[in-house]
Amino acid sequence: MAVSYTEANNLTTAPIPCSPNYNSSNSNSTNTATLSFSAVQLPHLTDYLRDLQTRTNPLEHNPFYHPSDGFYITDSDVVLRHVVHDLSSPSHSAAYHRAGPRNRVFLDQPSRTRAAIVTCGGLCPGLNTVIRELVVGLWDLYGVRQIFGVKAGYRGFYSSEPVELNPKLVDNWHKNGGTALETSRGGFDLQKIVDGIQDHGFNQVYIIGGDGTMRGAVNILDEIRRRRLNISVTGIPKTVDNDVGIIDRSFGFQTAVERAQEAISAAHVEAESAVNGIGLVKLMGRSTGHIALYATLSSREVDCCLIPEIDFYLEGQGGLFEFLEQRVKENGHAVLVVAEGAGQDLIPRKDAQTSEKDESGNPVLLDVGGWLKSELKKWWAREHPDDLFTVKYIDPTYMIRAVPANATDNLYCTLLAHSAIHGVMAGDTGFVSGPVNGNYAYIPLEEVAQAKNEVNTKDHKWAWVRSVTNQPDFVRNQTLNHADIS
Ligand SMILES: Nc1ncnc2c1ncn2[C@@H]1O[C@H](COP(=O)(O)OP(=O)(O)OP(=O)(O)O)[C@@H](O)[C@H]1O
Ligand SMILES: O=P(O)(O)OC[C@H]1O[C@](O)(CO)[C@@H](O)[C@@H]1O
Ligand SMILES: [Mg+2]
Repeated sequence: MAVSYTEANNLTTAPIPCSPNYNSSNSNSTNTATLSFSAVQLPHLTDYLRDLQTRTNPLEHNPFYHPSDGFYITDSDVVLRHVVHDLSSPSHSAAYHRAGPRNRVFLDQPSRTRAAIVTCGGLCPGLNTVIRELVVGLWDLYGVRQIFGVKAGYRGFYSSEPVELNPKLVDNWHKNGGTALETSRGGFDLQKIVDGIQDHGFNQVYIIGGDGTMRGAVNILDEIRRRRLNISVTGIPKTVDNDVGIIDRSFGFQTAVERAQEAISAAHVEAESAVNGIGLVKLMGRSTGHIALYATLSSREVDCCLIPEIDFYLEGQGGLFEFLEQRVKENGHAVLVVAEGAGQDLIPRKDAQTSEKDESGNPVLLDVGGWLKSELKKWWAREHPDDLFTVKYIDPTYMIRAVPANATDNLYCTLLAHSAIHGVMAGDTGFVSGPVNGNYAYIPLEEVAQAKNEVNTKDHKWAWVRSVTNQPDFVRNQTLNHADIS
C-alpha cells in the first residue's frame, strides 16, 4: 500500500513518513492499494494580519507543566477523517490538523487578551463544564485574566453588559445543568454583534452552540475578516440531538441517552403491568433520531423505534398498528420510542401551524407522542371494542437535557475547551475543535456549519436497531406481513 499526503490548498504532494504495516502473507492485489490524504487548511489570523508576531508558549514557564518531547503538536500532525478504507481500490481521506498546544503562540501579552464566552440555542448537559474549563484553562494555562461571559446568546453581545469570570466563580459550575450564562434563540444581528465584540475589546471569542450557532459564527468570522480585526473566533459544538456533522458525537449526548433510558424503563413497567399495554416515549431529536436510536439500542426494552429519517404509516397491511397488534398479542405489551421529529408529515395541522417557526427560524414541531397516543386509542377501540387497552405516554423532553453532564461528558467537555484554547492561542480562527475518530482535531467552522449528522438507515447501526426490536420497514405494499416477520 502506498500513502501520499497532499496540502489541500497548494496541491503539492509529499510522501508522509510512515509505512503502513499489516499482514501481507497472503499476497494479493489489495496490498497495492493507495491511500492518499489531503490536509484541510484552517483560516489563520496571519491570512490577513501578516505582521503578527509569535512568542514562546507560556506553558514553557508554567510551574505546573513540564513540556517534554512530543508535547507540542506540529503542523504536520493530522487526524484522518475516514479511517475505514477498502484496500481493494485507491481511497482518499481529508486530514484535519490535530488539536493541542503549539510551541509558538500568537498570544499578545496575556494582560491585553480579552476572551468572550457565549452559549446559544437549546440546553445540553455539559454547557457549564465547557464554560468552566474555558475560564480555568485560559487562566491557568495561558495567564489570561480578562475573561467575560456574554449573557443570553448572540443578542448578549449588543444588549447587555458581559460578566467577568474567574476560576473561583466558576469552580462548581460543572455540577449544574443548564448554562450559567443563559442562552436564547434568535437575536442574530451581525453588525451589532461584531460592533459589540469590537466595543468590548474582545480578541478571543468562544461560541458554544449547535448547527444554527455555527452558521451564525461563520458570518461573524467573515465580518471580522472583512474588518481585518485581530480577533479569533472558535466554535464549540453543542447539541443534545447529536446532529452536528464530522465530529464523533456532541457533548451531553451520552448523558441524554442515559436519562432517556429511565423513561423507557418506566414505559416498559407501565406497559407490562397493564392488560394490552403500550408504553410510548417521545425523545428529543428535531431532525435526527440519534437519541431515540441509542436509547433503543442500549435499553433492549423497545419494540419499535421511530425516527425522522424513516417513514412510517399507521393503518393497513404493513403499518405500525398491525405490527403493534402482533407484539401485544405475543407479549401482552409493547414499548414504542418516537423521536420528536418523526411522522411530522402525518400529523394533521392547522394552517397557522404549517409555518410556525421559533425565534431562530427552526420549524415548531407538533407533538407526535400525543397524536400517536390518541390514534392508538381510537384504533384499538375500533378494532377491539371489548378488550382492555392502555397507552402510557411519557414525554421526558427537557428532563434529558436540563441535567449536569455525566463523568464521560464532563471529561469530554474539558478536552474540548482546552483544545479550543490551544487553537486560538496558535492564531487559528474560524475552526471547531472536536473528536474525529477518537482524536481531537481542528475542523473549519464552515465545514461543520454545513455538515449534518443524520442517522444512516442503511448502515449497521440501524440494522442493529432492527435486530434488537425486530421491527420491519413500514413500507406500503410490501409482500411480507408482520406476522411472517415476528
Ligand atoms: N443561518 C443562520 N445565520 C445566522 N445565525 C443563525 C443562523 N441560524 C441560527 N442562527 C442563530 O444561532 C443561534 C442558535 O440557533 P438555534 O436556535 O437554531 O440553535 P442551535 O445552535 O442549532 O442549537 P440547538 O439546535 O442544539 O438548540 C440563534 O441566536 C440564531 O439566531
Ligand atoms: O424548546 P426549545 O428550547 O426551543 O428546544 C427544543 C429543541 O431543542 C433541541 O433540544 C435541540 O435542538 C431539540 O431536540 C428540541 O426540538
Ligand atoms: Mg439546531
